Amino acid sequence: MTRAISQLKPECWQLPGASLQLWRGWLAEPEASKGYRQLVDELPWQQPSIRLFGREHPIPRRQVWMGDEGARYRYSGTLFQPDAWHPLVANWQQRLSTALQQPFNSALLNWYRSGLDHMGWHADNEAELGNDPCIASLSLGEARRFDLKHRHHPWQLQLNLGHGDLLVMAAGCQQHWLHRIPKQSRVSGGRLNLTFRYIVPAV
Ligand SMILES: O=C(O)CCC(=O)C(=O)O
Ligand SMILES: [Fe+2]
Repeated sequence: MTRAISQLKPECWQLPGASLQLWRGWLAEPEASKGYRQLVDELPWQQPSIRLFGREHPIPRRQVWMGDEGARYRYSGTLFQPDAWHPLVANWQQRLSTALQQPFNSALLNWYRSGLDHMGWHADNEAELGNDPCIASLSLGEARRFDLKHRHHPWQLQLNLGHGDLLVMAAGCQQHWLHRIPKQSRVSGGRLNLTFRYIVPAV
């Protein structure tokens, strides 16, 4: 069962140029643990490569992208089509869209098999996400550090995202700040993160 968002007080941050909200334990047990197990076992996890400074590098984690059929986007001339919704993820997507009053039509899932899997500094500011996207991020499994830093000032924030926590990266986050999941070599357990997004359909 998800507790109604209105019944839980989020932790809120008003950062310079960005706002963040964090609902600890948004997804309760046993749904959170069952969901983690099921998605790790059932999804067609992939390790695509990304091009950095002219060289191909496999991403240091596993990934699946899913969403509505219309949520495709064009990148370097190729049209990317999301996988169909897994029923569990579709259910969370609907609950999140209703609770946050945001029309999410896709989700990027990242599976960090241990603390060695990670994600470097970036912002989710691709054109297909529109002007100032609101991204809802649900974490399952082992807690991991989530770092934020301002693009132009020496301001940083570190959060710990645990099992069932929901982080909403709202206005300004992608424009003015970067975020990452750093390596934590002492973490041995796995973690799943789902970022719910709205993709402006490609024409
Ligand atoms: O794993 C996380 O908490 C962050 C994921 C993320 O930044 C992304 O999918 O763009
Ligand atoms: Fe991101």
